[in-house]
Amino acid sequence: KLGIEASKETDFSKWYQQVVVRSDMLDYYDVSGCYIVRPTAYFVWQQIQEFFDAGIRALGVRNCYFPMFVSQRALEQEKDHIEGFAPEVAWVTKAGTTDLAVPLAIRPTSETVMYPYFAKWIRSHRDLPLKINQWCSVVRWEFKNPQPFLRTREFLWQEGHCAYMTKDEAYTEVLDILTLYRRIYEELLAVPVIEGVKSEKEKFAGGVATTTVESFIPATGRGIQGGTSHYLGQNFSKMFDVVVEDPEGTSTDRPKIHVHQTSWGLSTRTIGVMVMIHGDDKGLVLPPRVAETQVIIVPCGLTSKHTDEDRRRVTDACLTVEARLKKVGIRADSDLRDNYTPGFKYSHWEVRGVPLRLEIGPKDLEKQSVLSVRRDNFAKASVALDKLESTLEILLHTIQDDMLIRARKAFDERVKLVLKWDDFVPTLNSKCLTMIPWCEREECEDQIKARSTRDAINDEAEDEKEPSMGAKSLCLPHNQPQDPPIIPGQTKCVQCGHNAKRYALFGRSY
Ligand SMILES: O=C1CCCN[C@@H]1CCCn1cnc2ccccc2c1=O
Repeated sequence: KLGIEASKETDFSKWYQQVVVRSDMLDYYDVSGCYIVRPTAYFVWQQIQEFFDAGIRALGVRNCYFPMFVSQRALEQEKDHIEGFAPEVAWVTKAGTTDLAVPLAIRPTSETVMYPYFAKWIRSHRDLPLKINQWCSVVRWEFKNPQPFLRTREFLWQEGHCAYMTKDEAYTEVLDILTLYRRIYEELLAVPVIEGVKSEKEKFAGGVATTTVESFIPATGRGIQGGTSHYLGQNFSKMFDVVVEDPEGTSTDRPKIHVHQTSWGLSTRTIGVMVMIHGDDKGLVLPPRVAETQVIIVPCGLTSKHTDEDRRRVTDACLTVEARLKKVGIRADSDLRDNYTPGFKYSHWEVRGVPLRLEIGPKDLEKQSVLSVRRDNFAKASVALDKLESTLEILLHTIQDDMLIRARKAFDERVKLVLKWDDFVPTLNSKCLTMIPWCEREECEDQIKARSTRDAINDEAEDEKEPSMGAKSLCLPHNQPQDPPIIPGQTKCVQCGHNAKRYALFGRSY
Protein backbone atom coordinates (compact mmCIF):
# COMPACT_ATOMS: atom_id res chain seq x y z
CA LYS A 1 0.00 0.00 0.00
CA LEU A 2 1.53 3.28 -1.04
CA GLY A 3 -0.71 6.32 -0.47
CA ILE A 4 -3.01 7.14 2.44
CA GLU A 5 -6.57 5.89 1.99
CA ALA A 6 -8.17 7.00 5.29
CA SER A 7 -9.23 10.63 5.72
CA LYS A 8 -7.72 12.60 8.61
CA GLU A 9 -11.01 14.39 9.14
CA THR A 10 -13.38 11.42 9.14
CA ASP A 11 -11.29 8.43 10.27
CA PHE A 12 -8.48 9.86 12.34
CA SER A 13 -7.16 6.76 14.13
CA LYS A 14 -7.00 4.74 10.87
CA TRP A 15 -5.43 7.77 9.12
CA TYR A 16 -2.77 8.05 11.83
CA GLN A 17 -1.86 4.36 11.68
CA GLN A 18 -1.52 4.49 7.89
CA VAL A 19 0.62 7.64 8.00
CA VAL A 20 3.13 6.37 10.58
CA VAL A 21 3.51 3.02 8.78
CA ARG A 22 3.41 4.10 5.12
CA SER A 23 5.81 7.00 5.76
CA ASP A 24 8.28 4.35 7.04
CA MET A 25 8.39 6.08 10.46
CA LEU A 26 7.41 2.98 12.41
CA ASP A 27 6.37 -0.63 12.05
CA TYR A 28 4.19 -2.85 14.19
CA TYR A 29 6.01 -5.48 16.21
CA ASP A 30 5.43 -9.03 17.29
CA VAL A 31 4.60 -7.96 20.87
CA SER A 32 1.36 -5.99 21.35
CA GLY A 33 1.90 -2.39 22.37
CA CYS A 34 5.50 -2.42 21.09
CA TYR A 35 6.64 -0.79 17.86
CA ILE A 36 9.79 -0.47 15.77
CA VAL A 37 11.15 3.08 15.51
CA ARG A 38 12.51 3.24 11.95
CA PRO A 39 15.24 5.60 10.71
CA THR A 40 13.02 8.56 9.64
CA ALA A 41 11.48 8.73 13.13
CA TYR A 42 14.77 7.97 14.87
CA PHE A 43 16.36 10.92 13.06
CA VAL A 44 13.67 13.17 14.60
CA TRP A 45 14.45 11.73 18.05
CA GLN A 46 18.17 12.37 17.48
CA GLN A 47 17.52 16.02 16.61
CA ILE A 48 15.55 16.34 19.86
CA GLN A 49 18.40 14.65 21.77
CA GLU A 50 21.05 16.95 20.30
CA PHE A 51 19.02 20.07 21.09
CA PHE A 52 18.11 18.94 24.61
CA ASP A 53 21.60 17.69 25.48
CA ALA A 54 23.06 21.08 24.54
CA GLY A 55 20.38 22.80 26.64
CA ILE A 56 20.87 20.73 29.81
CA ARG A 57 24.69 20.79 29.46
CA ALA A 58 24.41 24.58 29.64
CA LEU A 59 22.46 24.07 32.89
CA GLY A 60 25.25 21.91 34.33
CA VAL A 61 23.39 18.61 33.94
CA ARG A 62 25.53 15.54 33.15
CA ASN A 63 24.38 12.40 31.35
CA CYS A 64 24.75 8.99 32.96
CA TYR A 65 23.21 5.52 32.87
CA PHE A 66 21.56 3.45 35.61
CA PRO A 67 20.55 -0.23 35.43
CA MET A 68 17.12 -1.05 34.05
CA PHE A 69 16.30 -3.55 36.83
CA VAL A 70 14.72 -2.56 40.14
CA SER A 71 14.46 -4.91 43.09
CA GLN A 72 11.00 -5.35 44.62
CA ARG A 73 12.27 -3.88 47.89
CA ALA A 74 13.65 -0.77 46.18
CA LEU A 75 10.53 -0.26 44.07
CA GLU A 76 8.19 -0.50 47.04
CA GLN A 77 10.16 2.03 49.07
CA GLU A 78 7.90 4.70 47.57
CA LYS A 79 4.83 2.48 47.92
CA ASP A 80 2.54 5.32 49.02
CA HIS A 81 1.99 6.71 45.54
CA ILE A 82 3.18 3.75 43.55
CA GLU A 83 0.13 1.57 44.20
CA GLY A 84 -1.60 3.53 41.44
CA PHE A 85 1.10 2.49 39.04
CA ALA A 86 1.76 -1.05 40.31
CA PRO A 87 -0.39 -2.80 37.67
CA GLU A 88 1.84 -1.31 34.95
CA VAL A 89 5.12 -2.68 36.31
CA ALA A 90 6.69 -5.49 34.25
CA TRP A 91 8.68 -8.08 36.17
CA VAL A 92 11.53 -10.48 35.32
CA THR A 93 10.97 -13.65 37.34
CA LYS A 94 13.10 -16.23 35.52
CA ALA A 95 16.45 -16.67 33.82
CA GLY A 96 16.34 -19.65 31.48
CA THR A 97 14.48 -22.31 33.41
CA THR A 98 15.60 -21.00 36.78
CA ASP A 99 13.30 -18.84 38.88
CA LEU A 100 14.94 -15.70 40.21
CA ALA A 101 15.13 -15.64 44.02
CA VAL A 102 14.06 -11.99 43.91
CA PRO A 103 11.82 -10.88 41.06
CA LEU A 104 13.19 -7.80 39.32
CA ALA A 105 11.05 -4.99 37.94
CA ILE A 106 11.95 -3.40 34.64
CA ARG A 107 12.16 0.33 35.32
CA PRO A 108 8.95 2.21 34.56
CA THR A 109 10.82 5.35 35.74
CA SER A 110 14.03 5.56 37.74
CA GLU A 111 13.39 7.36 41.06
CA THR A 112 13.69 4.14 43.05
CA VAL A 113 16.76 3.08 41.04
CA MET A 114 18.63 6.34 41.53
CA TYR A 115 17.68 7.84 44.87
CA PRO A 116 19.28 5.21 47.14
CA TYR A 117 22.53 6.25 45.43
CA PHE A 118 21.76 9.94 45.80
CA ALA A 119 21.63 9.15 49.55
CA LYS A 120 25.04 7.47 49.28
CA TRP A 121 26.72 10.15 47.17
CA ILE A 122 25.25 13.28 48.83
CA ARG A 123 26.65 13.76 52.34
CA SER A 124 27.76 17.38 52.48
CA HIS A 125 26.20 20.50 51.04
CA ARG A 126 29.38 20.64 48.94
CA ASP A 127 28.04 17.60 47.07
CA LEU A 128 25.16 19.77 45.89
CA PRO A 129 23.76 20.47 43.44
CA LEU A 130 23.65 17.01 41.87
CA LYS A 131 22.26 17.22 38.34
CA ILE A 132 22.00 14.12 36.16
CA ASN A 133 20.03 12.90 33.17
CA GLN A 134 19.74 9.62 31.34
CA TRP A 135 18.49 8.68 27.88
CA CYS A 136 16.93 5.25 28.04
CA SER A 137 13.76 3.26 27.47
CA VAL A 138 11.19 2.48 30.15
CA VAL A 139 8.45 -0.15 30.28
CA ARG A 140 4.89 0.44 31.46
CA TRP A 141 2.59 -2.48 30.77
CA GLU A 142 -0.52 -0.42 30.06
CA PHE A 143 -3.81 -2.13 29.24
CA LYS A 144 -5.49 0.86 27.59
CA ASN A 145 -5.40 0.50 23.82
CA PRO A 146 -1.88 1.25 22.57
CA GLN A 147 -1.19 3.98 19.99
CA PRO A 148 2.04 4.31 18.02
CA PHE A 149 4.36 6.86 19.70
CA LEU A 150 1.58 8.10 22.06
CA ARG A 151 0.96 5.09 24.27
CA THR A 152 3.43 2.21 23.94
CA ARG A 153 4.53 -0.43 26.45
CA GLU A 154 8.18 0.47 25.92
CA PHE A 155 9.23 3.97 24.95
CA LEU A 156 12.39 6.03 24.60
CA TRP A 157 12.68 9.08 26.84
CA GLN A 158 15.05 11.15 28.85
CA GLU A 159 14.63 11.44 32.59
CA GLY A 160 16.45 14.15 34.55
CA HIS A 161 16.89 13.95 38.32
CA CYS A 162 18.47 16.74 40.36
CA ALA A 163 19.09 17.60 44.03
CA TYR A 164 19.50 21.09 45.49
CA MET A 165 20.03 22.80 48.84
CA THR A 166 17.05 25.10 48.43
CA LYS A 167 13.57 25.10 46.94
CA ASP A 168 14.28 28.25 44.92
CA GLU A 169 17.22 26.70 43.04
CA ALA A 170 15.14 23.59 42.41
CA TYR A 171 12.06 25.41 41.17
CA THR A 172 14.14 27.68 38.95
CA GLU A 173 15.52 24.60 37.23
CA VAL A 174 12.06 23.05 36.90
CA LEU A 175 11.03 26.10 34.87
CA ASP A 176 14.29 26.20 32.86
CA ILE A 177 13.64 22.61 31.75
CA LEU A 178 10.04 23.41 30.91
CA THR A 179 11.31 26.19 28.65
CA LEU A 180 13.56 23.68 26.87
CA TYR A 181 10.55 21.40 26.37
CA ARG A 182 8.52 24.28 24.90
CA ARG A 183 11.42 25.15 22.59
CA ILE A 184 11.72 21.55 21.40
CA TYR A 185 8.05 21.57 20.42
CA GLU A 186 7.97 25.05 18.91
CA GLU A 187 11.43 25.42 17.34
CA LEU A 188 12.07 21.81 16.21
CA LEU A 189 8.64 20.23 15.74
CA ALA A 190 6.69 23.42 14.84
CA VAL A 191 4.13 22.36 17.47
CA PRO A 192 2.59 25.07 19.70
CA VAL A 193 2.19 24.23 23.40
CA ILE A 194 0.74 25.90 26.49
CA GLU A 195 2.99 25.97 29.57
CA GLY A 196 1.34 25.58 32.93
CA VAL A 197 1.06 23.77 36.22
CA LYS A 198 -1.02 20.64 36.84
CA SER A 199 -3.92 20.56 39.28
CA GLU A 200 -3.61 18.64 42.55
CA LYS A 201 -5.56 15.76 40.99
CA GLU A 202 -3.49 15.61 37.79
CA LYS A 203 0.01 16.23 39.19
CA PHE A 204 2.58 13.47 39.87
CA ALA A 205 1.50 12.25 43.32
CA GLY A 206 5.11 11.76 44.47
CA GLY A 207 5.93 15.42 43.95
CA VAL A 208 4.91 18.83 45.24
CA ALA A 209 4.17 20.46 41.87
CA THR A 210 4.10 19.28 38.27
CA THR A 211 4.67 21.77 35.47
CA THR A 212 3.75 20.72 31.96
CA VAL A 213 3.65 21.66 28.29
CA GLU A 214 0.24 20.84 26.84
CA SER A 215 -0.42 20.41 23.14
CA PHE A 216 -3.65 19.90 21.20
CA ILE A 217 -4.79 17.74 18.27
CA PRO A 218 -7.36 19.80 16.29
CA ALA A 219 -8.53 16.76 14.29
CA THR A 220 -9.84 15.09 17.46
CA GLY A 221 -10.28 18.15 19.68
CA ARG A 222 -8.22 16.44 22.37
CA GLY A 223 -5.42 17.85 24.48
CA ILE A 224 -2.21 15.91 24.98
CA GLN A 225 0.50 16.22 27.64
CA GLY A 226 3.80 16.92 25.91
CA GLY A 227 6.34 16.76 28.74
CA THR A 228 6.50 17.27 32.50
CA SER A 229 8.95 18.90 34.88
CA HIS A 230 8.33 18.21 38.56
CA TYR A 231 9.33 20.01 41.73
CA LEU A 232 9.53 17.01 44.09
CA GLY A 233 10.25 19.06 47.21
CA GLN A 234 11.63 16.89 50.03
CA ASN A 235 9.19 13.98 49.57
CA PHE A 236 11.69 11.62 47.99
CA SER A 237 14.67 12.83 50.05
CA LYS A 238 12.66 11.98 53.19
CA MET A 239 11.71 8.59 51.72
CA PHE A 240 15.30 7.79 50.74
CA ASP A 241 17.06 9.78 53.48
CA VAL A 242 19.00 12.07 51.16
CA VAL A 243 20.40 14.57 53.70
CA VAL A 244 23.20 17.06 54.19
CA GLU A 245 24.19 18.80 57.42
CA ASP A 246 23.02 22.39 57.67
CA PRO A 247 25.93 24.58 56.52
CA GLU A 248 24.59 27.37 58.74
CA GLY A 249 24.61 25.03 61.72
CA THR A 250 27.15 25.39 64.52
CA SER A 251 30.02 22.91 64.90
CA THR A 252 28.13 21.14 67.70
CA ASP A 253 24.57 21.37 66.49
CA ARG A 254 24.41 20.53 62.78
CA PRO A 255 20.82 19.51 61.92
CA LYS A 256 20.34 17.31 58.88
CA ILE A 257 18.57 18.93 55.94
CA HIS A 258 16.65 16.90 53.36
CA VAL A 259 17.59 18.05 49.85
CA HIS A 260 15.09 19.61 47.45
CA GLN A 261 14.68 17.53 44.29
CA THR A 262 13.41 17.82 40.73
CA SER A 263 12.67 15.29 37.99
CA TRP A 264 11.65 15.83 34.39
CA GLY A 265 10.84 13.69 31.35
CA LEU A 266 10.15 13.93 27.62
CA SER A 267 9.50 10.88 25.42
CA THR A 268 9.05 9.73 21.82
CA ARG A 269 5.41 10.76 22.27
CA THR A 270 6.75 14.06 20.85
CA ILE A 271 7.02 12.35 17.44
CA GLY A 272 3.40 11.18 17.47
CA VAL A 273 2.18 14.68 18.33
CA MET A 274 4.18 16.13 15.42
CA VAL A 275 2.68 13.56 13.00
CA MET A 276 -0.88 14.18 14.20
CA ILE A 277 -0.67 17.94 13.95
CA HIS A 278 1.13 18.36 10.63
CA GLY A 279 0.11 15.25 8.66
CA ASP A 280 -2.47 15.49 5.86
CA ASP A 281 -4.35 13.12 3.56
CA LYS A 282 -1.25 12.65 1.41
CA GLY A 283 0.72 11.49 4.46
CA LEU A 284 3.47 12.76 6.73
CA VAL A 285 4.53 16.43 6.68
CA LEU A 286 7.94 16.92 8.32
CA PRO A 287 9.21 20.26 9.66
CA PRO A 288 12.52 20.89 7.82
CA ARG A 289 14.38 21.26 11.14
CA VAL A 290 13.89 17.54 11.91
CA ALA A 291 13.60 16.09 8.39
CA GLU A 292 16.34 13.61 7.52
CA THR A 293 15.82 14.53 3.86
CA GLN A 294 14.87 18.20 3.51
CA VAL A 295 14.95 18.38 -0.29
CA ILE A 296 14.32 15.60 -2.79
CA ILE A 297 15.42 16.25 -6.39
CA VAL A 298 13.44 14.46 -9.11
CA PRO A 299 14.28 14.44 -12.85
CA CYS A 300 11.19 15.00 -15.03
CA GLY A 301 9.96 16.05 -18.48
CA LEU A 302 11.94 13.32 -20.26
CA THR A 303 9.89 11.57 -22.93
CA SER A 304 10.72 8.94 -25.56
CA LYS A 305 11.60 11.78 -27.96
CA HIS A 306 14.52 12.86 -25.77
CA THR A 307 17.96 11.44 -26.45
CA ASP A 308 20.24 9.60 -24.03
CA GLU A 309 22.32 12.77 -24.10
CA ASP A 310 19.27 14.77 -22.80
CA ARG A 311 18.78 12.19 -20.06
CA ARG A 312 22.43 12.39 -19.01
CA ARG A 313 22.36 16.20 -18.91
CA VAL A 314 19.27 16.13 -16.65
CA THR A 315 20.84 13.50 -14.39
CA ASP A 316 24.04 15.55 -14.13
CA ALA A 317 22.02 18.65 -13.31
CA CYS A 318 20.25 16.78 -10.45
CA LEU A 319 23.57 15.58 -9.02
CA THR A 320 25.09 19.06 -9.31
CA VAL A 321 22.11 20.65 -7.51
CA GLU A 322 22.30 17.95 -4.82
CA ALA A 323 26.02 18.58 -4.28
CA ARG A 324 25.55 22.37 -4.12
CA LEU A 325 22.80 22.02 -1.49
CA LYS A 326 24.77 19.51 0.60
CA LYS A 327 27.71 21.89 0.51
CA VAL A 328 25.67 24.54 2.39
CA GLY A 329 24.33 22.00 4.89
CA ILE A 330 20.95 21.35 3.30
CA ARG A 331 20.04 17.63 3.54
CA ALA A 332 19.29 16.92 -0.14
CA ASP A 333 18.93 13.72 -2.15
CA SER A 334 18.18 12.82 -5.79
CA ASP A 335 15.70 10.15 -6.80
CA LEU A 336 17.29 8.83 -10.02
CA ARG A 337 15.54 5.46 -10.00
CA ASP A 338 14.94 4.63 -13.63
CA ASN A 339 12.06 2.21 -13.00
CA TYR A 340 9.58 4.78 -11.65
CA THR A 341 7.78 7.72 -13.29
CA PRO A 342 8.18 11.26 -11.85
CA GLY A 343 4.54 11.16 -10.70
CA PHE A 344 5.13 7.96 -8.76
CA LYS A 345 8.19 9.53 -7.14
CA TYR A 346 6.26 12.68 -6.17
CA SER A 347 3.72 10.56 -4.25
CA HIS A 348 6.48 8.39 -2.78
CA TRP A 349 8.21 11.40 -1.18
CA GLU A 350 4.95 13.19 -0.28
CA VAL A 351 3.78 10.28 1.86
CA ARG A 352 7.22 10.38 3.53
CA GLY A 353 6.83 14.04 4.40
CA VAL A 354 9.89 15.45 2.62
CA PRO A 355 9.45 19.23 3.06
CA LEU A 356 10.59 20.34 -0.42
CA ARG A 357 10.74 18.77 -3.87
CA LEU A 358 12.77 20.09 -6.80
CA GLU A 359 11.72 19.06 -10.30
CA ILE A 360 14.41 19.33 -12.99
CA GLY A 361 13.78 18.69 -16.73
CA PRO A 362 15.22 19.71 -20.11
CA LYS A 363 13.14 22.93 -20.19
CA ASP A 364 14.47 23.91 -16.73
CA LEU A 365 18.03 23.48 -17.98
CA GLU A 366 17.33 25.84 -20.86
CA LYS A 367 15.96 28.42 -18.43
CA GLN A 368 18.70 27.65 -15.88
CA SER A 369 16.06 27.21 -13.19
CA VAL A 370 14.34 24.43 -11.22
CA LEU A 371 10.76 24.08 -10.02
CA SER A 372 10.30 23.87 -6.23
CA VAL A 373 7.16 22.32 -4.68
CA ARG A 374 6.46 22.73 -0.92
CA ARG A 375 5.08 19.68 0.91
CA ASP A 376 3.18 21.71 3.53
CA ASN A 377 1.04 23.82 1.20
CA PHE A 378 1.98 22.48 -2.26
CA ALA A 379 3.04 25.97 -3.37
CA LYS A 380 5.20 25.89 -6.49
CA ALA A 381 7.95 28.37 -7.31
CA SER A 382 10.61 28.58 -9.99
CA VAL A 383 14.10 28.93 -8.51
CA ALA A 384 16.93 30.48 -10.54
CA LEU A 385 19.92 28.15 -10.42
CA ASP A 386 22.28 31.06 -9.74
CA LYS A 387 20.30 31.83 -6.56
CA LEU A 388 19.68 28.20 -5.58
CA GLU A 389 21.32 27.97 -2.15
CA SER A 390 20.10 31.29 -0.75
CA THR A 391 16.57 30.78 -2.11
CA LEU A 392 16.24 27.28 -0.65
CA GLU A 393 17.68 28.26 2.72
CA ILE A 394 15.03 30.98 2.97
CA LEU A 395 12.34 28.64 1.64
CA LEU A 396 13.10 25.92 4.22
CA HIS A 397 13.01 28.46 7.08
CA THR A 398 9.74 29.84 5.69
CA ILE A 399 8.22 26.36 5.66
CA GLN A 400 9.35 25.80 9.26
CA ASP A 401 7.85 29.12 10.40
CA ASP A 402 4.62 28.72 8.42
CA MET A 403 4.02 25.24 9.90
CA LEU A 404 4.22 26.66 13.44
CA ILE A 405 2.08 29.69 12.57
CA ARG A 406 -0.63 27.50 11.02
CA ALA A 407 -0.56 25.05 13.95
CA ARG A 408 -0.72 27.87 16.52
CA LYS A 409 -3.71 29.43 14.74
CA ALA A 410 -5.48 26.04 14.71
CA PHE A 411 -4.75 25.69 18.45
CA ASP A 412 -5.71 29.23 19.49
CA GLU A 413 -9.03 29.19 17.65
CA ARG A 414 -10.04 26.02 19.49
CA VAL A 415 -9.38 27.23 23.00
CA LYS A 416 -12.68 28.81 24.08
CA LEU A 417 -13.17 31.03 27.11
CA VAL A 418 -16.17 29.51 28.90
CA LEU A 419 -17.79 31.63 31.60
CA LYS A 420 -20.97 29.62 32.19
CA TRP A 421 -21.44 25.89 32.65
CA ASP A 422 -24.07 25.48 29.89
CA ASP A 423 -21.40 26.27 27.32
CA PHE A 424 -18.89 23.76 28.73
CA VAL A 425 -19.97 20.43 27.20
CA PRO A 426 -21.10 21.91 23.84
CA THR A 427 -17.62 23.46 23.57
CA LEU A 428 -16.00 20.05 24.14
CA ASN A 429 -18.33 18.49 21.59
CA SER A 430 -17.26 21.06 19.03
CA LYS A 431 -13.71 19.63 19.36
CA CYS A 432 -12.47 22.53 21.45
CA LEU A 433 -10.75 23.00 24.79
CA THR A 434 -12.26 25.25 27.43
CA MET A 435 -10.53 27.95 29.47
CA ILE A 436 -12.53 28.53 32.65
CA PRO A 437 -12.28 30.55 35.88
CA TRP A 438 -11.73 27.66 38.32
CA CYS A 439 -11.71 27.13 42.08
CA GLU A 440 -8.95 24.45 41.87
CA ARG A 441 -10.82 22.16 44.32
CA GLU A 442 -10.24 18.46 43.62
CA GLU A 443 -13.90 17.52 44.21
CA CYS A 444 -14.88 20.16 41.67
CA GLU A 445 -12.57 18.54 39.13
CA ASP A 446 -14.23 15.18 39.85
CA GLN A 447 -17.65 16.79 39.28
CA ILE A 448 -16.52 18.35 36.02
CA LYS A 449 -15.28 14.96 34.79
CA ALA A 450 -18.56 13.29 35.76
CA ARG A 451 -20.83 16.03 34.40
CA SER A 452 -18.92 16.35 31.14
CA THR A 453 -19.09 12.59 30.60
CA ARG A 454 -22.75 12.13 31.54
CA ASP A 455 -24.07 15.22 29.72
CA ALA A 456 -22.02 14.33 26.67
CA ILE A 457 -23.71 10.90 26.49
CA ASN A 458 -27.18 12.43 26.97
CA ASP A 459 -26.90 14.99 24.21
CA GLU A 460 -24.18 12.90 22.55
CA ALA A 461 -23.66 13.81 18.94
CA GLU A 462 -24.18 10.58 16.98
CA ASP A 463 -20.96 11.22 15.06
CA GLU A 464 -18.80 10.41 18.13
CA LYS A 465 -17.64 6.81 17.72
CA GLU A 466 -16.37 5.95 21.22
CA PRO A 467 -18.37 7.01 24.30
CA SER A 468 -17.06 10.50 24.75
CA MET A 469 -14.83 10.64 27.83
CA GLY A 470 -15.12 13.37 30.40
CA ALA A 471 -12.99 16.46 30.52
CA LYS A 472 -9.96 16.68 32.77
CA SER A 473 -7.88 19.69 33.75
CA LEU A 474 -4.89 19.91 31.41
CA CYS A 475 -3.09 22.73 33.20
CA LEU A 476 -3.35 26.09 34.94
CA PRO A 477 -1.56 28.19 32.27
CA HIS A 478 1.42 30.28 33.35
CA ASN A 479 0.13 32.94 30.96
CA GLN A 480 -3.31 33.63 32.45
CA PRO A 481 -5.99 35.26 30.26
CA GLN A 482 -6.41 38.88 31.31
CA ASP A 483 -9.83 39.58 29.82
CA PRO A 484 -12.04 39.25 31.73
CA PRO A 485 -9.68 39.33 34.72
CA ILE A 486 -10.33 37.00 37.67
CA ILE A 487 -11.25 39.20 40.61
CA PRO A 488 -10.33 37.37 43.83
CA GLY A 489 -13.39 36.89 46.03
CA GLN A 490 -15.68 37.99 43.22
CA THR A 491 -15.21 35.83 40.11
CA LYS A 492 -16.91 32.43 40.64
CA CYS A 493 -15.87 28.96 39.47
CA VAL A 494 -17.85 28.01 36.34
CA GLN A 495 -18.78 24.59 37.75
CA CYS A 496 -19.28 24.92 41.50
CA GLY A 497 -19.71 28.63 42.19
CA HIS A 498 -16.87 28.79 44.74
CA ASN A 499 -14.43 31.67 44.37
CA ALA A 500 -12.27 31.16 41.28
CA LYS A 501 -8.53 31.36 41.80
CA ARG A 502 -7.09 31.09 38.28
CA TYR A 503 -8.10 30.20 34.75
CA ALA A 504 -7.72 26.48 33.99
CA LEU A 505 -7.53 24.70 30.64
CA PHE A 506 -9.98 21.76 30.57
CA GLY A 507 -10.64 19.27 27.77
CA ARG A 508 -10.81 15.71 26.62
CA SER A 509 -7.32 14.29 26.27
CA TYR A 510 -5.13 11.35 25.33
O1 LIG B 1 7.21 11.96 34.98
C1 LIG B 1 8.35 11.91 35.41
C2 LIG B 1 9.49 12.54 34.72
C3 LIG B 1 10.68 11.65 34.67
C4 LIG B 1 10.94 10.94 35.97
N1 LIG B 1 9.73 10.36 36.58
C5 LIG B 1 8.66 11.31 36.75
C6 LIG B 1 7.40 10.71 37.43
C7 LIG B 1 6.99 9.38 36.87
C8 LIG B 1 5.62 9.00 37.44
N2 LIG B 1 5.36 7.57 37.21
C9 LIG B 1 4.75 7.21 36.04
N3 LIG B 1 4.50 5.94 35.73
C10 LIG B 1 4.84 4.94 36.60
C11 LIG B 1 4.56 3.59 36.27
C12 LIG B 1 4.93 2.57 37.14
C13 LIG B 1 5.59 2.88 38.35
C14 LIG B 1 5.87 4.19 38.69
C15 LIG B 1 5.48 5.23 37.82
C16 LIG B 1 5.74 6.63 38.12
O2 LIG B 1 6.30 6.99 39.16
